[in-house]
Amino acid sequence: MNQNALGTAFRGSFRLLYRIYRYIPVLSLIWLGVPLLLGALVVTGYSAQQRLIDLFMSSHAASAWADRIANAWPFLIIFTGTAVARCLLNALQRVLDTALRDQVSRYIQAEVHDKAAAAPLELLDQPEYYDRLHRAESVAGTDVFGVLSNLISVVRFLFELFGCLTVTALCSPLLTVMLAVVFAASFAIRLESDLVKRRLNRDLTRPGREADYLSGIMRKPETVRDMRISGSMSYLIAKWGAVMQRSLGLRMNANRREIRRGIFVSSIQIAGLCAAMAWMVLRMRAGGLSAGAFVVVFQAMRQAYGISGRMVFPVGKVYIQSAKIIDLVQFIAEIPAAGRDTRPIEQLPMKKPGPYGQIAFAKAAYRYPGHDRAVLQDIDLTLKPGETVALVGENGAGKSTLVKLLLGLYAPTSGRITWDGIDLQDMDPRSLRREMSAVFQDFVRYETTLRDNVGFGLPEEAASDDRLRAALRACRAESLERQAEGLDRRVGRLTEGGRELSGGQWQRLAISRAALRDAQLLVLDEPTSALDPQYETELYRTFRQLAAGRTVLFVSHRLGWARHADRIVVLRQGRIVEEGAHDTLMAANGEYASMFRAQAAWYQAEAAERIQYM
Ligand SMILES: Nc1ncnc2c1ncn2[C@@H]1O[C@H](COP(=O)(O)OP(=O)(O)OP(=O)(O)O)[C@@H](O)[C@H]1O
Repeated sequence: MNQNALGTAFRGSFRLLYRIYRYIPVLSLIWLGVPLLLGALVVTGYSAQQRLIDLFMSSHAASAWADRIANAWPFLIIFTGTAVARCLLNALQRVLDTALRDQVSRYIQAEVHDKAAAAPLELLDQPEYYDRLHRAESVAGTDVFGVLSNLISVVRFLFELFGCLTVTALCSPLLTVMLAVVFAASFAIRLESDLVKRRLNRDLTRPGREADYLSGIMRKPETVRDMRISGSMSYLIAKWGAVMQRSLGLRMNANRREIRRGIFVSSIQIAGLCAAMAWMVLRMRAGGLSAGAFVVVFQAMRQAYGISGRMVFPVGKVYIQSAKIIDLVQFIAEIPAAGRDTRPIEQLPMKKPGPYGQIAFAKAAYRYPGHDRAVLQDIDLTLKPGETVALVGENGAGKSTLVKLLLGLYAPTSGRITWDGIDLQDMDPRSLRREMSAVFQDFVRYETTLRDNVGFGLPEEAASDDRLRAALRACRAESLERQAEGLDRRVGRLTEGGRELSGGQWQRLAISRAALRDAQLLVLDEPTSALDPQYETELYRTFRQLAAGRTVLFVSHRLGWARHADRIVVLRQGRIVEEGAHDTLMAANGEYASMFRAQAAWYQAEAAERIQYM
């Protein structure tokens, strides 16, 4: 067994417990306190029992019975009280488990979402980060409470064991050492056996599936017919039999191994008990041990042996789930450092975007983390207030990356981007966000209501229905609203009664969302990819309205859109290679002109083809 992994798993689980303590301190303290009390009650119960036995077994005259009963009352009360308290605490533990199960899961999931929201966008773009997020979310959503319950069981068993060891120590330290050694050996052997069996079960999942598959197809009429013709049914049965035989053989081996180990564990435990009894009898004969002590030590030893068996399950579970716990704990612990601004409050960026709204890239460059090559280099670009700029270029030229820099989602690796002369990095991100509005090619479809789909564009304010409707109208999406449900109409198939929308309809909603914000800067990254040509023309008009009085940067492969922009910027391999109005660039006969002609020729050829077939 890998002890490092077990240690890491327990450390991870305790870190998780500490987080839970911070969320719900009182409940979690009670949850942790119950096992401790149960452990303490072991000592109290055995002590009272010992006193009672000694009281009634003492060799005083029979006339003293009345005195004995009078003296026994306090111990009887303690003994009974302990038993009742144990029952109540066990019940309380079950109630707390139920009460905490959902809360813990909710808190941990919220923390994972919180961390994911705070993570820099560069991280979210990396597949391995996304895998980590996915794993952390799945543990947080399903396994986390199971892991913690197992951990609590381990803690509880340890306290109980400690109680048993204390009882034996009160009688003889030598017996305690012997009990501890026998316990450790029994536990280690049983745990190893359990882990071997769990691993075998996991390894046998695949042969099990294969056997199920083979037996399944053997029952199908078409297989029977096919096999009769080819005469190969016996071959299929033999193949299924071989798979089953192999799994069975491995299971039998594991069972035999477990039984052998079980016999060995029982032998050392019985030997331990016999040695302890022999030693205690000798001491009783010498008058150094009372009958009560004999009985309770014997019982405490048997209880400790029982714990060595019962503790295997939760420890094995924590060990098996260790990788998941470590994933979750590391995700929660590491992401804030990367994603959150840990600077002291006085050093946090507080500046607000200026009202003029001139945005300038000065020698800005960007390289994705973990990559050698910069995808944007030497970008010098100024967006004047109210100007509409089209960003065009071949696939992979860096257009979307430039958009993300402009929106402050990525920070340039060198150079600066300023808003009215102030670096975007020095600005309060929330104030900056208020001045920016964007529609991306991979826009989000909120499968809830129309109200959410538009209203999420301005989450800071609860926009009025009139304003939401105006945004829908601006994007010609008002027909999506139905009289009966109005803006609360459900969209998407996830919600009951929801209607699935077409790609273009979802896109209109995404654009309405952007239209809701009264932002100085509007960024559109391929906003028309899912729209039909007729709606695209309509949208173009809408877009002109939306653009009025704002600075607009749009990315589009459709150069028909770009030609109407105040300025066109052509990117190639991360650099600006041309810049100017449509006519200027056409006259220059450079990259833009050749792209434009190629597209125009394509449309003309298509139109000619249509006419020919009409
Ligand atoms: N998350 C990422 N990690 C690493 N490299 C990336 C990442 N995203 C994009 N790139 C690379 O950066 C370069 C520019 O990509 P970008 O998406 O900005 O180009 P684009 O001009 O918008 O392309 P398209 O027209 O196809 O949308 C490409 O070479 C791309 O492979």
